Amino acid sequence: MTAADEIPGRCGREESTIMDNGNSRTRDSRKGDEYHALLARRDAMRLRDQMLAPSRAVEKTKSPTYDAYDGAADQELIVQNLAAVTPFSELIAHLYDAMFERHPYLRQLFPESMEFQKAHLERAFWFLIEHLHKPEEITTFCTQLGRDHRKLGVQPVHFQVFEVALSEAMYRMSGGRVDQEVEQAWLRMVRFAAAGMVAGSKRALAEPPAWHGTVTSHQLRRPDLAVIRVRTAEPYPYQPGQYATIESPLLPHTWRPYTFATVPAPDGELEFHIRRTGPGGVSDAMTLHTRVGDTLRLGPPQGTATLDDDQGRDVLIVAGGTGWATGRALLEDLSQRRAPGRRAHLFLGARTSEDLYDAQALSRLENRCPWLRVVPVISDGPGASPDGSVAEAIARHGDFSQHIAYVSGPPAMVTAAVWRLAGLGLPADRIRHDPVAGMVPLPSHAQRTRPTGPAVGHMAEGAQV
Ligand SMILES: NC(=O)C1=CN([C@@H]2O[C@H](COP(=O)(O)OP(=O)(O)OC[C@H]3O[C@@H](n4cnc5c(N)ncnc54)[C@H](O)[C@@H]3O)[C@@H](O)[C@H]2O)C=CC1
Repeated sequence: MTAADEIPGRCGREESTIMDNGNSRTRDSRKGDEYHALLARRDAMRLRDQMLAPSRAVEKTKSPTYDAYDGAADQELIVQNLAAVTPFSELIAHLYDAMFERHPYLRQLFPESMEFQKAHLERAFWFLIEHLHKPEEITTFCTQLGRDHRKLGVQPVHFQVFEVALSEAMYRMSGGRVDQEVEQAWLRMVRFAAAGMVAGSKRALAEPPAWHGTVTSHQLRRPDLAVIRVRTAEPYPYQPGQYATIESPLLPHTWRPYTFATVPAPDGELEFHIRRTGPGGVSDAMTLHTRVGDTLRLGPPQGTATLDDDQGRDVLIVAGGTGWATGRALLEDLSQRRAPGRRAHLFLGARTSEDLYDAQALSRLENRCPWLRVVPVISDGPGASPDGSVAEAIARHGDFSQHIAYVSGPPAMVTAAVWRLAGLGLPADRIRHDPVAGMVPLPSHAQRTRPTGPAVGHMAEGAQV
């Protein structure tokens, strides 16, 4: 339920004609008929499920509304009865099995490998359960998710398919031992999330579900790292610090997040920095198998780690590897909106000096911005920094306790830097960072990550191969 890819159906017409670089994946009309038949049967389906499995009947109530939903009560029920439905990996495997058994044609609408989807759904379940007593947070997250899911053609009927499959999965996993009350609590939770997604989808009707883009420039700056520029057919508004999910035609239905590496440009071009994380994934397709003229699709902009509420403070940017994309966009933005006297520090981590792949843009920024101090931190090989790691370098180079910090890069570097900054006196609500799955939150747990919600984002790149 979290990242775009794991909601039950992606049956949008636009996705039914994706071309696969020479491998036409046009779907036959029979599959389209099946889809429309599914839409037409949406109400009948629920009735049928109740008739076929009366003991596990899906409660026929309206989706809970924000005010009416007693999430805390459902949270208690769910938490007290986790044993029968955990590990979630098993529950989720049953869920997709049940879904594809009932609706085999849905399988082809998902990426070949389901691992990524399953991992995201697991994180989403935990996120929902952990935040059920704060429904407003779930609503915020799901509203954005619903906006994003428009690119997949998700329709309300798909949430019902998902619900039925969840119900079936709980039954299979527990051997029918899940208490009816507990099952209903789960379904209410999922329905509440779905209501937020439907609202988010409706709210976004004025924008396209996805933007079509053409690659205008593709530079391999390292053997495994490309800087790619894309022009969208329709204007693509975003804020520096945000990111977009991208789908390559080489891997239909597989979307991965990449940060915009510049401020919005007058010519409307977008720039992304992508390092190949392994064979066969989106990063592989984008770095080694994408050429100028190729088309891509982009989801709507996401993320809240922008300069919008930076409180006018001095800025500390900590970036590692292609996390530099985030740092660069934020610094460019700062240079455009900077108030006199305001200063910025950049700690830029790279494994080797050759891995400082965007040196020209960096020196342009340095020349233009006398208020910017740059500390490159090379970790390996000749020229390695005496500071050792990025986190150590921060500790040695001054007092940043009054700054606002933005941290972006490999999960381990982000974790080390965030904890080091907290140790140096920077309060959690002034440390913005990429979400890191499994990272122990700072004490106040008030830091803003992007996106709001479970840890989905660039960290996931490593799992895409
Ligand atoms: N492409 C994009 O738009 C964005 C990517 N990211 C994330 O940034 C990361 C960049 O990865 P690469 O370029 O391959 O970085 P990399 O492996 O080249 O490392 C960059 C820096 O991080 C440090 N580092 C790496 N592993 C570390 C560890 N275990 N502990 C402490 N420090 C460590 C390195 O010493 C170096 O200073 C990826 O995880 C990606 O998901 C984040 C934001 C935007």
